[in-house]
Amino acid sequence: MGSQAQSKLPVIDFTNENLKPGTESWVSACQAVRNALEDHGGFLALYDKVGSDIYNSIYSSMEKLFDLPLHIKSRKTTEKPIFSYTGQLSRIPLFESVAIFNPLSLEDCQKYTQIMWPEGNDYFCESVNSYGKHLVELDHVVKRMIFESYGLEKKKLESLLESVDYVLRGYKYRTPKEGESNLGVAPHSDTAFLTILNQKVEGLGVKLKDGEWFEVDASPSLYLVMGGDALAVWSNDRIHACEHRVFINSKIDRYSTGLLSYAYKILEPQQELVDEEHPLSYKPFDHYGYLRFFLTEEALKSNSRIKAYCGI
Ligand SMILES: O=C(O)CCC(=O)C(=O)O
Ligand SMILES: [Fe+2]
Repeated sequence: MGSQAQSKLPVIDFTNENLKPGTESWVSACQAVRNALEDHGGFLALYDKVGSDIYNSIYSSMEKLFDLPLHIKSRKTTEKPIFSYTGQLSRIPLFESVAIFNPLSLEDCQKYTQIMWPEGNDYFCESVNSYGKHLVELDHVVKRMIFESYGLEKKKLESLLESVDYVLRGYKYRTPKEGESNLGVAPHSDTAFLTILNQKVEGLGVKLKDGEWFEVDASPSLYLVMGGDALAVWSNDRIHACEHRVFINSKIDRYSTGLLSYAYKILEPQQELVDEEHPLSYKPFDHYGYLRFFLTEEALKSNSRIKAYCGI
């Protein structure tokens, strides 16, 4: 992985302490974020705030969580749709995923931990809470940059930031058995507003605008930021949801983590992003309604689930 100039998927540097709103480097990063999202639906963020202690502790915590017996890790942890354990799926047998709702809140992390380890597990709880906070910090910067790059009012950004739920997901992929496919997750885009992914072991690929697949490097300071269906609605299709996939090529189990955001208030395409060239493409959007719709027969038989749900 090289600099932005060498990588086909733009790499945007968030490690510079001087990257502050109003500075020249901020304005150019805003433009780079917008261009990358409009071109590819995503970009790579160089982000070094997660120190090695938190990085190692989140992945060792995730390993312990996935090591729990299936009947424990699949316990119900929230009433919200889709934020539960997923795994043992016949079409992608290598894949398992867990979801911790609202990792920013120590109380919610404790609630989750208590369900998995009734005897307590402070190490897990603190790792998830600290890692979640760092990823939310990056998420806020990126969202702010998106709003500024389109010249939208700060009030609108604040209102969005106040109306999203965060979910921290952990993913585990076992290595394939002999004769088994090495597909981890088939090409798809996420239903979230924004997804921020890190991988401990490589395997993640992103579809670029020219249709070529770009393989993402595994690094503690490299985070793939991707737009999901909700960002496509919000941006009135200026930004498309980023297509990505996972293949397991390693000889060891693959672990990755992701922070995903979901709006709990109705989200509408920004009127500033509607013009002759970009006519209004979506009706007001209920994100949780969409998550419930997503696995219905009607959704599955459509070409585009987001268009079937709220397209104009
Ligand atoms: O494991 C990864 O890196 C990505 C997983 C993913 O894209 C998903 O489950 O939606
Ligand atoms: Fe995904």
